[in-house]
Amino acid sequence: MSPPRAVRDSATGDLFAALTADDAPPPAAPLTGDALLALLRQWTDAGLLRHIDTALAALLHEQHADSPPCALLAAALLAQMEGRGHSCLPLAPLLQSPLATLAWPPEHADAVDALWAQLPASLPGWLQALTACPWVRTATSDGTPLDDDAGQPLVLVDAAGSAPLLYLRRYWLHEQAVARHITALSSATPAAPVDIGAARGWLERFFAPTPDAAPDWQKIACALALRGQLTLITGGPGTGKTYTAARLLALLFATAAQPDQLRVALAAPTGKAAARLKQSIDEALGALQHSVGSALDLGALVERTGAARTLHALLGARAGTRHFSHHAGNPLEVDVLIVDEASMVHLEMMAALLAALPASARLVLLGDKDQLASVEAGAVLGDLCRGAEAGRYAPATAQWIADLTGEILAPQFLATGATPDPLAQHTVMLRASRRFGGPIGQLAQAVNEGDAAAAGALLQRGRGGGDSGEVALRQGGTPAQAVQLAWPGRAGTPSYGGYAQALARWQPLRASAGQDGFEAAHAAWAANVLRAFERFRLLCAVREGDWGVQGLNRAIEQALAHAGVIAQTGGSWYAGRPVMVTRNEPQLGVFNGDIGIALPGAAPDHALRVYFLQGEQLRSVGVARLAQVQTAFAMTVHKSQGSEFAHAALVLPASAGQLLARELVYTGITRARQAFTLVEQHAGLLAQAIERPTQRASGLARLLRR
Ligand SMILES: Nc1ncnc2c1ncn2[C@@H]1O[C@H](COP(=O)(O)OP(=O)(O)OP(=O)(O)O)[C@@H](O)[C@H]1O
Repeated sequence: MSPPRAVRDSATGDLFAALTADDAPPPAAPLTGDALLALLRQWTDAGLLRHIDTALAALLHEQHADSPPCALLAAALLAQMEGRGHSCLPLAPLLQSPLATLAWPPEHADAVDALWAQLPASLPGWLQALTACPWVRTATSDGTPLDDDAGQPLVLVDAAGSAPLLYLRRYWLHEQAVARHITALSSATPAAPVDIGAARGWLERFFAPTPDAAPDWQKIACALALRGQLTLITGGPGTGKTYTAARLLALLFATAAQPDQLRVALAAPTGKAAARLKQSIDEALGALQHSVGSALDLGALVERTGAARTLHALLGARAGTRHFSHHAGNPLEVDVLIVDEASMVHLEMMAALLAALPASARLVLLGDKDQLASVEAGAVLGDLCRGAEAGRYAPATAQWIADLTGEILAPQFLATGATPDPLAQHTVMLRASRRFGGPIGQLAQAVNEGDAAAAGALLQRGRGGGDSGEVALRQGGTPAQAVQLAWPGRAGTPSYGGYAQALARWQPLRASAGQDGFEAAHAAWAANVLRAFERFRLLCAVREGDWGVQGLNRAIEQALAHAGVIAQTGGSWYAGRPVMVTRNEPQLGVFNGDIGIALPGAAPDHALRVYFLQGEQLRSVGVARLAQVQTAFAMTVHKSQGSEFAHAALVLPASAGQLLARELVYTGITRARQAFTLVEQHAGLLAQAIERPTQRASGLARLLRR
């Protein structure tokens, strides 16, 4: 850290003012809590902190006037970190490189340096200050509290040899709970012994021999699922996670003592992902039925499985509260629970899910560990699957795999240390994508590997087309370029053109209102509009500004209104308005992230209703009942997780700053099935993002791998 400087430049002068009067050297008097809060408020005005971050420090100062300024500062910065998805504030990195830890732009370096010069210079000084605060509880890194629980809002986890982490109490408790449950699950063994010969026989029927020498990781995942209560299956798009999960279910069904009693539940964080999971599992089981014939009645398994639900619905979200009707005292009635898109499951939700799981149930988590983590705090799947590439199977696990699958793992996949990681024994990474061999897959891989040069070259070449998919680049220019991809679109590449055509069929349909068959025709039309809309999506890194969700939604609306596709009435609702629900509304059967389209209803007045397609099922809600929605021609990459589009266009603006990260680009690319277009405000932004992988601060991996 550089020494304090009395700098007042145009970018930072106002931030610096609270610390130094004019250009004089920093005052010799120690920093007071009031001066610190004044500075925090200025940082809030400058957009570095949220109001709620500063409010936490202010509240603590109000309640405990003698709180050391560094502790108050740590509280505000912890809240800021939580707002960015981190579960905790790692104190050592904060002291060493505050700007990087807080993701603040470099122009604030002077202001931060000036403040830091007035705070304890070393970590022990900060720890001492925090430990002395009555509002901080201390605990060891394994979660053992060192002082009484007096409802302290912050928890300092500090232990010799491990980096100290500061938590908001809630997240500390969630992390402890997740670690406890996962540890228990990964050491539990199913009650009934496994008939190895029978299981091996089924696996041979379920999986054709692979032509190459590479291990059949899908088969291995099924074998491991039989051995324990927890199975983590990670892999990129199209690597066969759901294909594997279907076979895993079939194996559990085939080997169960009482298959007709097996209770199976499917769930995902969003309605769309849940519907896709159910559809893929049913299709895979249907295809498998053909190959196993009458030896196994997989139709009965499909029936037992029922519909897939959102996690909120599965757990019984209670409107207006954070509580669920299923919890440790009222567990889910399930023997096997499969959760797809697990990378989107945040810490609090994972804690709730694990608490509600009966002690004897099996849990299978499917997801892509390299995708963006959940919007809310935590990166649970990433933490659980850390190092999944390496395998790290213990000798006993390798033997089990050999016994059930005949696969002899190469030494590179075996554990090296004396104490193998328990979680690794339940984790399988699927590596071969069946869908993404072409340029889209190559681009995703280059991004994931941090190879900006290869990614840039692929996009510049713009190779592809046809079945293998295509990638394209639009560089420079204005947001209008992105709008043009949406409407009128590029020839031969999906856009909102199909949605516009489907929408236009309302007029002839309307003429048949009141006649026989109108309602069925109306439902088919609404479903068509929804399906056509799903062919394209504009994905944004940011919400605000002309290059963000809001500006691009407005611009697309204007372009569509100009072309007569939609008729804006001046109000927010119009026929054809696509919306994303932003709050769970269990009483309406719609959940955060669901996408619907406002369309004239089938009733005689044709009042606008928002239609949703949940699997094959169409449902609708009157527009007046849906208060919490956003227009969805453009959406953030975060919100697009769990969805796929024939054509996805990712918009990278210069203003996104630190938000431009590798996982964001990877997630955007992997939403595309046939075509991917990158719209870069100027050259270099893609490379900048690829070179910035995100690591969410969390103590979970440490807790699990003690
Ligand atoms: N071993 C296999 N043999 C033949 N086809 C397979 C195999 N594994 C997967 N597939 C096919 O590859 C496609 C992708 O598989 P699947 O949908 O299970 O992948 P996924 O990893 O779940 O994808 P997503 O990222 O979309 O969730 C499907 O059509 C599936 O039937």
